[in-house]
Amino acid sequence: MEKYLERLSELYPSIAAASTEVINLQAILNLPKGTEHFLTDIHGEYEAFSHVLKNGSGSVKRKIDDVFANTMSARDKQTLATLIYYPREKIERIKKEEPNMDDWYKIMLYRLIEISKGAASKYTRSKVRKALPKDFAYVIEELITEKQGMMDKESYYASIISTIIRIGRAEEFIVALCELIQRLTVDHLHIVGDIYDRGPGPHIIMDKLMEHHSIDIQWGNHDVLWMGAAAGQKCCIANVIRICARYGNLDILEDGYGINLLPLATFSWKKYAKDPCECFKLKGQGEERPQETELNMKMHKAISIIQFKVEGQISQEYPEFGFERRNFLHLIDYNEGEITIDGEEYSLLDDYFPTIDPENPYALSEEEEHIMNRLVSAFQNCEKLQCHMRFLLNKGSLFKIYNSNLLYHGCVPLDEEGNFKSVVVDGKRYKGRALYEILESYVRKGFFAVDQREKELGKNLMWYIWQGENSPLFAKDKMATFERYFLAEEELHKEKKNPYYNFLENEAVMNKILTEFGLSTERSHIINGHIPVKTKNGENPIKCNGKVLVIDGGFSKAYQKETGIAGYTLIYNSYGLILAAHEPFESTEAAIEKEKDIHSDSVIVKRVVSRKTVGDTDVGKELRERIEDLEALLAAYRSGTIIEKV
Ligand SMILES: O=P(O)(O)OC[C@H]1O[C@](O)(COP(=O)(O)O)[C@@H](O)[C@@H]1O
Ligand SMILES: [Mn+2]
Repeated sequence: MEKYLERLSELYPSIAAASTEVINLQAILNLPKGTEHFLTDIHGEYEAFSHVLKNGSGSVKRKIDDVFANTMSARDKQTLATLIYYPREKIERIKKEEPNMDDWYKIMLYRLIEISKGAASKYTRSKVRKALPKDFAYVIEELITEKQGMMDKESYYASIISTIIRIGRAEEFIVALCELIQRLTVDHLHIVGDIYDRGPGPHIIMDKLMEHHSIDIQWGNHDVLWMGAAAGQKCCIANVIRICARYGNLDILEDGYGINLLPLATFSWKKYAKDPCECFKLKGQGEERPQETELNMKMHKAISIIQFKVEGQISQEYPEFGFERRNFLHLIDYNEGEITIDGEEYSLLDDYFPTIDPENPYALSEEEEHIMNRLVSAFQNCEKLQCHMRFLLNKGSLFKIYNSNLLYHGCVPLDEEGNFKSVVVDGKRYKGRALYEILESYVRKGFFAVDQREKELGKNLMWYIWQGENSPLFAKDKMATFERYFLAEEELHKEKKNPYYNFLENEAVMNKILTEFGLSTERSHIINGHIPVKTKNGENPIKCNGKVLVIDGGFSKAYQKETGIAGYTLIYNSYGLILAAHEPFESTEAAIEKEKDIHSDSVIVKRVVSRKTVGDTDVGKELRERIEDLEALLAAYRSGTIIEKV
């Protein structure tokens, strides 16, 4: 301890310095807790994502209401909100209609300063200072801090504002204030999984997330799929490409990441030349560009067949994954176009397999092998993809405990009785928290292990996490990809959810999970995504009296007709937990031009009795420890065990 205090005394070399720090930290403990924002299942929908991020799921609007209450019309509040979300775009449009821009600038600057004051009041000066844009830091600080006892405050502010307008900096200043407000309304962002797949812009979302000031990510099954692909795991690569092809999003790979798909394109164009590939239609797209769509469908089929082959091969290497029962190619009667599953015969919807050798159905043809090898090296050597994956590894994990809440994407695997289900990983059984921890350690090993066996297992476990029966992220008994492409029988398409989902209303089971993760059964919540909440069928995301929140973001357009809404997001501010249900997002264009915000109904899940402070959070706990250390240092100075350094 004395050694530690000696070290500390280098930072706080005197009684005065240590005391000041204690007082400062104590003050921070009493500030209101910062706002946390939870988003899940974004699935590549970058426009809707970016809008929800800008409006903080209604937090910006709440700020405007708090500050202006009844003194401003609803219309003006909406314009102000739109300006805060899209400052540059909004100003450009206003300029076309507004005859007196200087006047407009003045009004907006006053309004924005008021909102900034409100937003900054929750934070310490030093934190606000760190968030200020470099160019305007000094002036903004002057304008948003109350000057006690100053004479003629109004004319002081007025002169600053008119100078800003006179020297032509109003626009930039407005943009800076709007960004500051956005930055201050949400203190911390949680992404509860599934950034990737289905939508057109996961790479754009990743770029945005990398700029965020404070973020954590709980990996979703789709994110781990991409991580496995980036690590060079073949089944993951084939799945990633298949899903991009299925949604008409191959340009994510080609333009977004610069991965060359030409070998796959020419191969499929040639191999499936006359095949209409009817079973490989694209999801959720019109046929605007027939030729491109035709090529896309052929690539979709070609990569699907490659996927079933490589999955068949690797499933045999790892029988403990339980994937062998998911292999179908050896069950096909290639002459009759039929397949026998569990003693039943079914006819295939598509029986044209020019690349499959019935004697050896899981072997890749020479060309397929060549394509796959090139893809492996393209994924592994793509700098941008590796950089995005590195970010996922650094900011992400399989689960997270934050301010006493438990966050994960899918489930904690349970058996039919509600007990933790154990899973064999590398010869040993794991369940509950230990299962999460071992799987996460192997994801990291898949990237960083030096031991080749461990590294290989790590990569292959990412494929397991994607679709394994007891994967906490997948949480279903099987992924019926083959059946859904090739068989008409709906009952074969069914994927059964893990029993976890039957226990969401069972307090004893949910408490058991919280206890397993070392959390209080009274104060904590479980927050998970992954399963779309079918609001239109009367389903409710609030489970177990508010202890569990299933907030699949529902950003994915393809799923909105099933759920009836565009999903949920969650806000946890100093007053409690607020769940926002969003209607579909039209477009960024409409958001700016028609000032159309996503309409969101907010439900208060939990209102705290007294406003929560930083002292009630994880950061508060750290600060109290710091205070204790500093007080020990003060005692040491006073008793002479440590001598002041000044
Ligand atoms: O909607 P699609 O593209 O057919 O994908 C369906 C597949 O996606 C999954 O639902 C997994 O994705 P989610 O994690 O988004 O649920 C599989 O269970 C299913 O087979
Ligand atoms: Mn998911």
